[in-house]
Amino acid sequence: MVTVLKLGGSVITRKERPETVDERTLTEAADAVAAAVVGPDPATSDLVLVHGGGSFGHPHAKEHGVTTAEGTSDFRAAMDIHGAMLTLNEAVLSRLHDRNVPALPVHPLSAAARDEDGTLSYAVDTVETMLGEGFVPVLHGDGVVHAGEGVSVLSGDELVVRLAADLDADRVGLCSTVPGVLDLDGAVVPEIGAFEDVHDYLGGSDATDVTGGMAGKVRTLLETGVPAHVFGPDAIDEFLDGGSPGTRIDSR
Ligand SMILES: Nc1ncnc2c1ncn2[C@@H]1O[C@H](COP(=O)(O)OP(=O)(O)OP(=O)(O)O)[C@@H](O)[C@H]1O
Ligand SMILES: C=C(C)CCOP(=O)(O)O
Repeated sequence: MVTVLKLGGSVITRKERPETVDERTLTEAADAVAAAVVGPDPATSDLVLVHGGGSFGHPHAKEHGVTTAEGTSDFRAAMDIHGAMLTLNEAVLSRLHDRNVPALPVHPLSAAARDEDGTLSYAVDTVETMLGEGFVPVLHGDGVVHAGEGVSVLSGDELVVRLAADLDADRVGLCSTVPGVLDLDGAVVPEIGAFEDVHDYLGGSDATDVTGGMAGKVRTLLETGVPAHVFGPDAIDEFLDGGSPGTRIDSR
């Protein structure tokens, strides 16, 4: 059973401070992952992790005017964005390794591409083989080579839906700062089937974010038809244990 879990960049970093990890939430997330995958009878067998950019990738992408659609031909700009994501990825990996999670990195800048229509291809064989060998692949939002654009931004959310489709994932979870998609009264919406139902109260992100915040997340999930749960950091263990926390998004 394949599970894809995204740790939102807003969760594991401190959005008000450039390139700063949120030690408390990253530690709690690593604890929850370790509890689910380490030991003789793990609750989750084939786990793929993806993490977002938070205060690492997004400010650099913004500074260089790079989005998911508009790229840069400047290798220094591309390396600024990628370098920040590598630093964050190292921080995530080290917390997982400290807890004996057999995590291995997959860096999308070196393993993915977009064609002129924006369609993404990436080295899914690498991820599949890692799973087959008992590792936990850890991917992340990154720069991506993009035909006609140079290097554009690849959101972790986009990676999640592609991984879910290509690996035929049984469970998909996106952990963000909020306990789910919230309505105008701040209550968690239990289920979303169509963007029109929620677009009045869906916004971007409170943080610097070039990939669309919650609105971008929900749109991507609905457009690709991948059923998923959106929940907060307190619910990672519940999700990895097979529960259905937060908002369920399913357009099928
Ligand atoms: N209706 C809504 N319900 C919940 N969150 C919302 C809503 N509208 C806007 N948001 C914002 O969307 C944010 C979540 O999107 P964001 O892209 O920041 O998440 P993330 O995946 O954790 O971060 P990153 O993109 O860095 O990986 C919330 O923190 C909140 O500020
Ligand atoms: C900004 C960069 C480089 C990554 C964005 O990934 P996301 O935070 O998952 O949207």
